[in-house]
Amino acid sequence: MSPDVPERDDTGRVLIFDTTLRDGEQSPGISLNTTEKLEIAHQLARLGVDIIEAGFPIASPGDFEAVQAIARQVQGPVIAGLARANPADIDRAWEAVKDSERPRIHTFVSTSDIHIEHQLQATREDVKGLARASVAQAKALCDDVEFSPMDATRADVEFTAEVLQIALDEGATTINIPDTVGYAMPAEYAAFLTRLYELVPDLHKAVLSTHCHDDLGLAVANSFSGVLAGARQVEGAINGIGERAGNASLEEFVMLLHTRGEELGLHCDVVTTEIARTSRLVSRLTGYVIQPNKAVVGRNAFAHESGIHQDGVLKERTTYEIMDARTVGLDANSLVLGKHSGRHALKQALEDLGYPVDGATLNTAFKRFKELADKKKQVTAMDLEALVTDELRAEIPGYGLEWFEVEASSQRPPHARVGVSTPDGRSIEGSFTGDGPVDAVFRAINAATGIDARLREFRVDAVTGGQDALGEVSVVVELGDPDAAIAHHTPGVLAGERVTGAGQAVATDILEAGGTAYVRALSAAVRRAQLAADAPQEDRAALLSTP
Ligand SMILES: CC(=O)SCCNC(=O)CCNC(=O)[C@H](O)C(C)(C)COP(=O)(O)OP(=O)(O)OC[C@H]1O[C@@H](n2cnc3c(N)ncnc32)[C@H](O)[C@@H]1OP(=O)(O)O
Ligand SMILES: CC(C)C(=O)C(=O)O
Repeated sequence: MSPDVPERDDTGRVLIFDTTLRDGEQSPGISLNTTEKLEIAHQLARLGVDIIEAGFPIASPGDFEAVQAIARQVQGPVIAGLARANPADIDRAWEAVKDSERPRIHTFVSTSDIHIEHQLQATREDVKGLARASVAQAKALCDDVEFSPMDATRADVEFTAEVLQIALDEGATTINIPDTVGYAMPAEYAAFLTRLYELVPDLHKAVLSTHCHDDLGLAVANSFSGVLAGARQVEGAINGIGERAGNASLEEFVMLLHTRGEELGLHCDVVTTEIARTSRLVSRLTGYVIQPNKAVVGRNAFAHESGIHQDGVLKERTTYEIMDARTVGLDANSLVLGKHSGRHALKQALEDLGYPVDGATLNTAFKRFKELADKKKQVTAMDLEALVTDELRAEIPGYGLEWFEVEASSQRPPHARVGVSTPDGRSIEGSFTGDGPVDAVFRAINAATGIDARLREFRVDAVTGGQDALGEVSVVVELGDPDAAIAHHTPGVLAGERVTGAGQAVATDILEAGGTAYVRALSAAVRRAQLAADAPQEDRAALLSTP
């Protein structure tokens, strides 16, 4: 560094520049209207990004209107508008952002020979002139000017340095080094920045920025490498959207800083607990679905399926987690039951459903669970309730079907009477008519128990063939009432909440199998409601809902 250049104070703070609404919107198939862009921009402000690149105002009247609306309405972050190195673009960008409390003009021109020769059909001298004129024009309008030498990583570093010196001389306050086509490798990108610092000491007066594309899956790695080389602004987009393979994923970069930055003296001011909400909003409004295994915000980012991992996480979360799901605004991690799960996770899942199991019972349940998991991709709470063995049910208080009678006739609706054992050991009776004999049995059970359960699913499968075929009935019931009219029948379920339960039973008589499955489902739902009643408010939803 030359002696007359004051070294910038380096607190290790990395500015987060969000380009979801500009480069992100350049993803094929994404077109956001002003209302949608405003909604995202407000959420980005809540997320605490430092700069929002709101659009490319010359691109269309709609883009101009959106950038202007964001500049006028979104407070907190700097609002930037992009402009090519020409007077019309810069004027239009200024017109759009000038009402912001903190406007920025971001102008760019390529320094790679490929671009200069083929796209701009110009010379290196022309590019120097464009850089000089555009930064000077922008600076006359706005204090905060960012300059980007497009396709820098494929450009001659000495020539790029010359152009940057011009931009700095004209007053650029941020110099951004785009890896426009995602070509660089991390060490190479860092070396490029280091070399620019050597060639252009004045760079220390400005903020150096990264803008990396993900064509080779290296966007976040390159951005981080750039920060290690001295960059203090990182550009990226939520969910990594953007031109072609996209930009550096902002949430990944932010969580990289959050998780590993401290040991390097690096941090940013993003409110990490807003990450999940921002990601969902961008996904919903752009229509770009997030892949399940996407780092930080994918459905599986904090889910564990394999037994060894689940066992570890149950004993101590940090055995297999470097981040806490709650830090990014998600619920705590989830243990997904599947064919790779083990006894520890199954035991925990059954306990969560109100079935404490151990020893031989756990082993029996585990055997049935593995058989089921071989057939199903994911075993849900419903499946678990259904596979709880008869032996186990005998040990856990619940309703039981003691007897039933059904009068069926073609002259009048079928009528059923049932005898039901209660969880506290009493015998109760009820009777009712129904649309069919199975429906009559179910309604008679409701009458006996005083619980107004609603049937949500009913399925009959033949287990064996022939005349004495065993029928397997699966039932799902729902309790609770959004109108609160019958909420008092389901202690633990508040107005507006619902709770479901599943049951299964096998018998040669479908009515018997149906009635038994129904009281089992009822018992499961009541048990869940009781668990919810004792649970802290934040855990209620998970206990009541059925995956
Ligand atoms: C790497 C990036 O992400 S850069 C940003 C890319 N984003 C976009 O392009 C989205 C918005 N773009 C648009 O809506 C249109 O391209 C517009 C309105 C900007 C321009 O449209 P048109 O005038 O019809 O030009 P078109 O897009 O076909 O071609 C681009 C022109 O800009 C020129 N150009 C490209 N980059 C620059 C630059 N940084 N500075 C000056 N001129 C440039 C090209 O050489 C070409 O000029 P030419 O018409 O003299 O050959
Ligand atoms: C305009 C610049 C920063 C850009 O988007 C790129 O080079 O990818």
